[in-house]
Amino acid sequence: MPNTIPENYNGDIIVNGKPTHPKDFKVVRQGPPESFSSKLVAERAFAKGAVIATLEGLTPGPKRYSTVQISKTEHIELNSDLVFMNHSCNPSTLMDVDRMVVSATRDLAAGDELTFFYPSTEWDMAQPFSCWCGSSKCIETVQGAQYLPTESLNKFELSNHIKELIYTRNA
Ligand SMILES: C[S@@+](CC[C@H](N)C(=O)[O-])C[C@H]1O[C@@H](n2cnc3c(N)ncnc32)[C@H](O)[C@@H]1O
Repeated sequence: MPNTIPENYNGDIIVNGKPTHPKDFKVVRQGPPESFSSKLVAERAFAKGAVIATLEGLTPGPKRYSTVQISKTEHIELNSDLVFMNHSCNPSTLMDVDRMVVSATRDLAAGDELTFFYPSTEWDMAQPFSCWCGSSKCIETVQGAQYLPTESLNKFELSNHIKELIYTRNA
């Protein structure tokens, strides 16, 4: 699946050039912005379960490549360097929209990439893509939880609204 530039891409993912969480993580820019190959990297160690960031300063969607789904109907812009968190099928963080925090799924060291499992929050994504993570449990096409079988989703920690949507789908 081609990793295309969304029609409304205008470079605004480059937040404002100033790190938003300088002691905790940093953006590592790679390639041109339209290649979407930049990433977020820890600046220090985090113990498993530790809160890496609180979700604050959020603004409502509409749904697009940079938003996170926080309920069955709501999508928010993160408005911070957290927007550079890539998806992984072996994620280093949990995007916990029920507690409104990002937490570590395992012990992390400075330099580790911060990633989350996008279908843990997204039901039907605006910009699907082919996953580059290479994990043994890689789902390969990332387009939202709606497109994944329940047995695949059950391998991951999921937000409450995704659990509810799966329940409704399977009823
Ligand atoms: C919110 S952006 C994340 C930051 C992005 N890497 C950048 O440089 O702007 C989400 C986009 O990053 C890319 N991306 C994130 N995780 C990926 C993955 N595991 N495999 C392939 N592309 C990924 C996709 O293009 C996706 O639409």
